Amino acid sequence: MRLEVKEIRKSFGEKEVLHGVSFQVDSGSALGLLGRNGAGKTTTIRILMDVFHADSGEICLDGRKFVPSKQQIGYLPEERGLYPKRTVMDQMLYLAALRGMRSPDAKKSAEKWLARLEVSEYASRKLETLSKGNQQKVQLAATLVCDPEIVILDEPFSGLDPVNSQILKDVVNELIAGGKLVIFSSHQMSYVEEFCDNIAVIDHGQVVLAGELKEIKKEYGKNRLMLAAENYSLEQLAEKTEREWSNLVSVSGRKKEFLILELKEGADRRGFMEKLVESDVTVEKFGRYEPSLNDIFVSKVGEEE
Ligand SMILES: Nc1ncnc2c1ncn2[C@@H]1O[C@H](COP(=O)(O)OP(=O)(O)OP(=O)(O)O)[C@@H](O)[C@H]1O
Repeated sequence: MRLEVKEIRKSFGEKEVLHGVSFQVDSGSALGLLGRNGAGKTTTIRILMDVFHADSGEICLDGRKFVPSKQQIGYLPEERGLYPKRTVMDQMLYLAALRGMRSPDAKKSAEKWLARLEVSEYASRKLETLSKGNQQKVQLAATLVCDPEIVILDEPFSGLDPVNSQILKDVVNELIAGGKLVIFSSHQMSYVEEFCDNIAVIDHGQVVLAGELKEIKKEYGKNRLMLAAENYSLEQLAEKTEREWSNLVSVSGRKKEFLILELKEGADRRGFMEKLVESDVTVEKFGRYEPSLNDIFVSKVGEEE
């Protein structure tokens, strides 16, 4: 299946908050929907789920108009929506019934997902008596109980400790490997990097960067190098670089253990390497710098207006 979001526009009152958002996702892959607070991610997801109507644009599934009520969709909203006073199993069964599952299948599926997320022992407890992290895992089990083909997760890792995060990571990877179409919205870039092949970065209601993460990283890393020396501190090395090699490179950033340099137009890695070898610098680290998603995100949408 291919889900395509095309040129979605949405205003609240006078204010247009989505100015033509487009992206696409295929079954068996996850799209990371990224953006700063207020960028428009949740609004986009709500339009996908028919909570709001778009003012214009369209959403298609395999080329036809996408109607969420006709698909099995697992949606984990940002604001969690289970009933605190009801038992865990009760609401799993209730949600499964709402999605049209027959009772024996619903029970089997509820038990499977509670076990997979390691919360079976709370099945007969009221939700409100569980810790925040366990409530979150129940919420995720409820999202998946109907065995959805499309899974939309809005900040699914919030409130989870590292062990539970790992369980959730494994579950998301299993969903992708099982051919599900996953849309994943998060501020936690390391998770996005782990399982999203594609990303769409929304900024002020517009997609400012989209595509295959591998390619985006390659493009961003193309002219960037890392450099560290045994006999110069990073500060000294940065000064030396600016003083002696400013025709070839500029210092574009700094990590804990190395400088990030950017090759200037017309300069190449080999030429810079020759200069380094001729100098008194004892090189400790030198090579192509592969940016993290966090670097890319900050450089793309980090500047304030
Ligand atoms: N129901 C609404 N009425 C009016 N404005 C709204 C409504 N919902 C969202 N907005 C506005 O739309 C813009 C986008 O909000 P949205 O919640 O989609 O951002 P987001 O990217 O999900 O942010 P966050 O990362 O903080 O969750 C914001 O300026 C917000 O104030």
